[in-house]
Amino acid sequence: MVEPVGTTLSTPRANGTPHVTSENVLTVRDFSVVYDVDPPVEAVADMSLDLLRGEILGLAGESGCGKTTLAYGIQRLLKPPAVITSGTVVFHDESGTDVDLLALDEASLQRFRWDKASMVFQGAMNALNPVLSIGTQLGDVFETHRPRMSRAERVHECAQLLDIVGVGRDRLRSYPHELSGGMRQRVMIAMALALRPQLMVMDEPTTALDVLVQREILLQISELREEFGFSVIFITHDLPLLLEISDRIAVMKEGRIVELDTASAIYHHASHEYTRKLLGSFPSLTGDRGGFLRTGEGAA
Ligand SMILES: Nc1ncnc2c1ncn2[C@@H]1O[C@H](COP(=O)(O)OP(=O)(O)OP(=O)(O)O)[C@@H](O)[C@H]1O
Repeated sequence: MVEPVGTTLSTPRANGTPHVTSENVLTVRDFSVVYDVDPPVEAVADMSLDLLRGEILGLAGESGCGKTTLAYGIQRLLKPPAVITSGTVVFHDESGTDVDLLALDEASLQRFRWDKASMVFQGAMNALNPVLSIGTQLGDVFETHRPRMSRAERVHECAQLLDIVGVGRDRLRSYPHELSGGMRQRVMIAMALALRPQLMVMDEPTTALDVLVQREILLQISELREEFGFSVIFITHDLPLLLEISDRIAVMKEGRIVELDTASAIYHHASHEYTRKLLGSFPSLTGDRGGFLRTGEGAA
């Protein structure tokens, strides 16, 4: 199932959308990651970041600036030669407990992931097991993390999830090869959504898909966020798309955040030269081809 494509979010998001709170869900301070190769690469350098509960924070910046390293790093998903060399990452659970993510042991981390924070990455749709049905794979998340759930409850939850992401419950018994790429990516979003996490990290979640399917999925993420109130860190090279979907945007350059502001402020009066250069590299944002400007808020 697909949503109507006409209802695109064609302007940068306004400041202070109602579902965004002033409370942090994640606080990152002086966070650094080095790839211990020769010579060492300082991929993330003394980064500090506040992620608000309910917001979509876009991470922008050219290839190699450290976006993925940051996103994986804060969830402790990095592997050697990556080394976290400094900083703190604190998750503020809605129960009121603060969790120091850098101090969690492996078992606690396993429980934390999917449950409190989940991840959708670019090739996620190819991570589905080809010999298991969609329903079985979705059900596995509940079996692992909610072992006391009955089978009937699991099936009910999985069916509901497939409805929510627009795949439809009639696909429960389908196998991955029977679904399009867009549908498979929606299944991964359903999986990430399954345990109602408070944070979803999305690293180029729609890049491999065609433009229309991308837009439909992005609209849906935006709507789901409004419905469920989770926060999103959204990574993509596509700055026009980030301007549409994000509440705030952090612009990264060489492992540091050079500018962080509302999407609207970034679009209308970016203060850092690098941000302006980045905006300038998208003809749709600046020039005569400006479908974006014509349907949007007009030139700054
Ligand atoms: N395994 C690795 N070993 C050494 N250096 C690495 C490794 N992985 C990433 N890097 C380096 O770390 C820096 C940040 O890379 P990262 O992938 O985080 O950037 P990015 O902004 O996500 O880029 P892209 O948008 O292309 O994915 C780059 O200089 C990259 O070359």
